[in-house]
Amino acid sequence: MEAISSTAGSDFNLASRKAQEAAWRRFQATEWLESVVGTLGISKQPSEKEFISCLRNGLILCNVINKIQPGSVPKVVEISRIPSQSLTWDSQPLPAYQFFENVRNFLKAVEGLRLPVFEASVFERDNMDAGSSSKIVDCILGLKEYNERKQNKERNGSFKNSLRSPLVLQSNGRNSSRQLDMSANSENQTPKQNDAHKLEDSIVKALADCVIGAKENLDDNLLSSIRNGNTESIKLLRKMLSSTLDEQLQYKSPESNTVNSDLFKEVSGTSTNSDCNRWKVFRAQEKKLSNLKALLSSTKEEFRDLQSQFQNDLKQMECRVEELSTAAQGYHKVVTENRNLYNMVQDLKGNIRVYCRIRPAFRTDTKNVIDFIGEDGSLVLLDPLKGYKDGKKLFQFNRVFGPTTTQAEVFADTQPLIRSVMDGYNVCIFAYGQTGSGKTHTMCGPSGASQKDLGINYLALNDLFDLSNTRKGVVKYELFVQMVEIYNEQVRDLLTADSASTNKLEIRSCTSENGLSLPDATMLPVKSTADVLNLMKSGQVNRAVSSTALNQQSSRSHSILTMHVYGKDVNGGTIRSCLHLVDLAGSERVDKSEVTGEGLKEAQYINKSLSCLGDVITALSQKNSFIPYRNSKLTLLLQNSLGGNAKTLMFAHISPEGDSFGETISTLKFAQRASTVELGAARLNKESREVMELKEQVESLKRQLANKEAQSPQQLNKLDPRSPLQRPKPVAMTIDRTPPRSRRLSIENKCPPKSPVAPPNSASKPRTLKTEGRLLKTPEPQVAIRNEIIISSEIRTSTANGKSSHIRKSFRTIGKLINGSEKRIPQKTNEIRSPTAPVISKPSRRNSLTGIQPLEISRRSSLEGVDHCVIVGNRNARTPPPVNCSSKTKWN
Ligand SMILES: Nc1ncnc2c1ncn2[C@@H]1O[C@H](COP(=O)(O)OP(=O)(O)OP(=O)(O)O)[C@@H](O)[C@H]1O
Repeated sequence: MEAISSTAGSDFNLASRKAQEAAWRRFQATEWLESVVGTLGISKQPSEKEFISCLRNGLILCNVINKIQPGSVPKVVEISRIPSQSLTWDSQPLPAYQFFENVRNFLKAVEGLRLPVFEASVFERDNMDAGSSSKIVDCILGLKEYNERKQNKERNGSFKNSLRSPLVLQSNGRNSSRQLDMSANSENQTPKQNDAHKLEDSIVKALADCVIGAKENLDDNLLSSIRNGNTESIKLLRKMLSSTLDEQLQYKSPESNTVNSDLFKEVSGTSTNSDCNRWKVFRAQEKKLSNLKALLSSTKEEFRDLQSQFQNDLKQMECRVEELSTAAQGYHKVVTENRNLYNMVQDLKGNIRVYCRIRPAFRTDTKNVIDFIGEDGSLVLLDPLKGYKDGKKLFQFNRVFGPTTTQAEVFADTQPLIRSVMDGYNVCIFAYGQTGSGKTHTMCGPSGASQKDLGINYLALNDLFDLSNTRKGVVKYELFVQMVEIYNEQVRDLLTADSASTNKLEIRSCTSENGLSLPDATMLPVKSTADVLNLMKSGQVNRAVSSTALNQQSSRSHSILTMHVYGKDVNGGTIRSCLHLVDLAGSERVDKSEVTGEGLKEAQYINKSLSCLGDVITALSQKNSFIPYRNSKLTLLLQNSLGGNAKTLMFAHISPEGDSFGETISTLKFAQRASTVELGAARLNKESREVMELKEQVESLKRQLANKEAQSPQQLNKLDPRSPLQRPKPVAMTIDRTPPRSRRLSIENKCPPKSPVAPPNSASKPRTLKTEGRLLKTPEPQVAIRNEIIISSEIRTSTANGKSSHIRKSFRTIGKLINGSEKRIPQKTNEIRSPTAPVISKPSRRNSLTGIQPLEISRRSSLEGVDHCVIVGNRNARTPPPVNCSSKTKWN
């Protein structure tokens, strides 16, 4: 609003100044006309209307021009003689034809003098509007100038042809204007200055008249005192005028500014050379300014175009970015899905997961061989002896941890795997790599570690405790720890104070009562992280460590920390699993490690066992039928983890230094090979309450049968037609006497028993407890249960003596229980087999996730022609412990 009002104000000022200027020029023209033809009968400062009306008949104009240039209008149309006084502006106009002739003749004459002319139509009343008199005034002032020049010429004999603006002319003509006695200091001034001042004063007075006439808002007293020739008032007005002119300079065009400035200078009489220069500079600047304004407006225009173009571009870009972000989101989604699917496939195939960890470089004198570490598990090494182009080697793992990765970050990636121990999976994590590459750092942490640098061993066990506490209400867990080392091909217990000579453990390749490969190793219960920490510390103290040229604290043995987990849920189900945390001794080149004597022997053992590990990995990756587990204690102990049903993770450790490049490459190749080993889906070692009960019943039945046999051999002899020599010999832990004939006893009594009479040659065939499988609905998708058991003739015999009815009843109950579970759990159709299908004796990893054992007959069970059979589960089956089996440690 303010801007608008200020613009309106300045416009108003401008119009007012223009009006003043026009009035001023009319005044000059009137004054001059009067000086030539005498009084016109109008006021000294006539209004526009008054001025035009006065000149409309053309008579004055013709007389004026005839006076200046006699004979210019030879025939002037005279009007009836009217006293000049009565020739007023508002007198009735003459008929048009009367004055038209005069005006036309006047204009012709003016044209002849090459002076500015005007249109005759301006005298028509209808056309009279603001500013219409300006051209007439110009013409009259032109005549005035012409006259002055003519007079000058006549006086000086020279005549300047140059025409100047009427406004300039008028100022020049001030010397010849009538004299007004208004100067106060005329005595001290030159006649020229006096003239100028007089003129000035007269102008000011005229202006004052003009302002009064125009009823400008000026003090009446001031104006009347000016009219009366008061010098002070004149000065005051002059000041006002000059400031007004200054103001005008800011608004007017350069042309009008020039006029005003000239006028002002001439009026003020202060024009000097410096003023002129300044004025020139000012004009130049003004010109520049106007150019700049034009430039600005064109630039604004361009800018507006660019802006709109930019906005269009921006919109298009927005659309494109949106499209791209949608595509990117889709891409990321697909990548994540792919990764998940890949992991799922890996899990299903049971591939050994391989993480690579690069330790920080400790030496600066060798080149760093790590070229690139990808988020997706890719790793590029650069051979320090080859160029950038040929020396690149790419490896792909499940994950690569760079030198700056912390222990916590490494653990975070391992945690889900470790946690699955508490769900019943066996897990094995082992650290492999060249000596000094950081295996012990990853597994145990640095010696004297602060809490944040603790290794996976500690973090894992700590996490298991946390988990067991969280699940307290649902599952009751018990945790036990074993810690052993393999030193120079001997397994030593690290949690015992026994001397080195007595401290030798035997590995049971066929897992013992509690599924322990090392049943003789000390197994201690742990209830808190502090317990674990103490045990680990004492274990570390007992571990064989010595200093080599490559590592000050080099592990000279493979250490295996095993956490056994036993859980019982509220429904009576059980979980049995174990977590192996293996810190292998580092492979080393003896020339580099500079070991001798005992150290050299240690290094040879280490390298040999690692080479055996390599052989096993190679055989597994090539899916060979024979896997050389027995070639070393290490592979024998890790058999189940490497080729069994555990979830296995390997940390391949490498050093970034260039001088270890050879070892680094061989470690990575080994790790790459390990990652191709498919173990099959890991198996859940979880048993439901029903299965537990079944197992218990089977156990008690077996015991009853055994007792029965022991109590009444005579009875059996009576019933058995064979001679004692023909009778089968007893078999340990199972049924030690086989009756002459076997009978197939269906648990559900669906199948009628076979002929009670045994075939004549039955005595020579294995016929003790014989199981024949038919896969029924499984309690879990991958579980196959044989629900038919052919009970040996001993049972039939027992039935015969009337005491086996209880046993039969029990078997029936077992059948019902199994069927009961069948109803709850969906059936896996592809595992349903014909009832007559033969028993598949090869244990399948997918047979049972719940740990339900398919009962099988070992082909090896019939030895020395003795009829006996051993109930064999699959590899990880929880077979009932032998009656006479003793062990140092027992599950509670
Ligand atoms: N990621 C790491 N960050 C910091 N220091 C590390 C890292 N990895 C290893 N180190 C340091 O490097 C040195 C050698 O590591 P470490 O003893 O764990 O190697 P190693 O592979 O177990 O050797 P060896 O097979 O001879 O026992 C130690 O001083 C260890 O603290």
